[in-house]
Amino acid sequence: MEAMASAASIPIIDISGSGIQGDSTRVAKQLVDAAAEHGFVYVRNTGHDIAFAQVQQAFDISKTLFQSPLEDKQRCKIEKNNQGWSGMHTETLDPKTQRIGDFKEGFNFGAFADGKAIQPIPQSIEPYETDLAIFRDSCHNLCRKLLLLFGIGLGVDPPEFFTAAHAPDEPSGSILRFLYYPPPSATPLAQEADVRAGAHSDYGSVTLLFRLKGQAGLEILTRTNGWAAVPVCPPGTEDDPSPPILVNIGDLLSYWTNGLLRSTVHRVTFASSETGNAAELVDGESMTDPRYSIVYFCHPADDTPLTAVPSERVRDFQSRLAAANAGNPYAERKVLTADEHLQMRLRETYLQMYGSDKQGQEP
Ligand SMILES: O=C(O)CCC(=O)C(=O)O
Ligand SMILES: [Fe+2]
Repeated sequence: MEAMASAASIPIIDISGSGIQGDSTRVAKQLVDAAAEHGFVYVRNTGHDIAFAQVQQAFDISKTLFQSPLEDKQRCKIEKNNQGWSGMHTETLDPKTQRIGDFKEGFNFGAFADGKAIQPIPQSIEPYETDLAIFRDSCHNLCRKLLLLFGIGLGVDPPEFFTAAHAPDEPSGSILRFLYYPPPSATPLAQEADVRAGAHSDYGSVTLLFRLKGQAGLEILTRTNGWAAVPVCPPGTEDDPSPPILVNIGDLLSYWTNGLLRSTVHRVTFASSETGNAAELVDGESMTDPRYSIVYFCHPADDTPLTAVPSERVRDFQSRLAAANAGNPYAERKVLTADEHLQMRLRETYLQMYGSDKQGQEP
């Protein structure tokens, strides 16, 4: 095991020109290679798929939301449909290791109908409902573009196999999530081993992550079992108008491809620890501020069966499955549909909400 891992060397790709034939084959190959090797890839934010102003506005809405009066947030408390507000320590992403739930607040937005939320939302953000609906759609469209590139890069027949399973109007587990991690100064009871978000892999097919310049904390588990920091602005993107969008593979794309695409474990920490195997802090980033992030978890339609995708490359890979996913049981276990998989994962992370329904067990 490495002592202090350096920053992760995740590839950076530009998909803005990939509508053009020929170019899309090249970009698709880069994307598949990055997803197979790292499970993570930076997609340069050129403003082409999601306008800079949209991302900026989403962060502004997020700040307004988390600053809302507590009663207003509590009125929107997260339900078993995975929508709504989760307060500090409500979610425990790594229940086997954590002594206390994640040091974060979250707000999950499910589907909107005609630009209106169909779940309770705090009053403070009601004026932005339509903007949120548009932002969520833009995220879903970008995911579908990536899913098409995965289909092309893997030689899936037809290449639209994944895209077709993510039709925007079908009921699905897709969630737009705002996250707020309070500054360490506001959580004096945190202990050295505590984390802002426990180690986990994502539950859906593909995830988009938006972060703000200077706000450290995300780490990925490397192939050698060390933690590597994931810089917000990797070398070469420092002068871009907006940090790249970080894309990662979730468990479902890993199932679908027999583990060829990696669903990599990641976490959010408070501080690099001298004693543990935490990653080193990236230059220009800090842990002392509050941290905001925005995540889009893209899921296929609820009734989608999770069977191996028709691709020769995936079939060839099958024999290497066990080695590739060692340490991630979720990427190996077969379940029937996308929704069944999601329900299993939610049960494990929202201990209180589901605690009382554990069959035959005391809460
Ligand atoms: O806040 C972040 O940077 C990552 C959050 C995350 O991994 C998640 O919510 O699944
Ligand atoms: Fe995650």
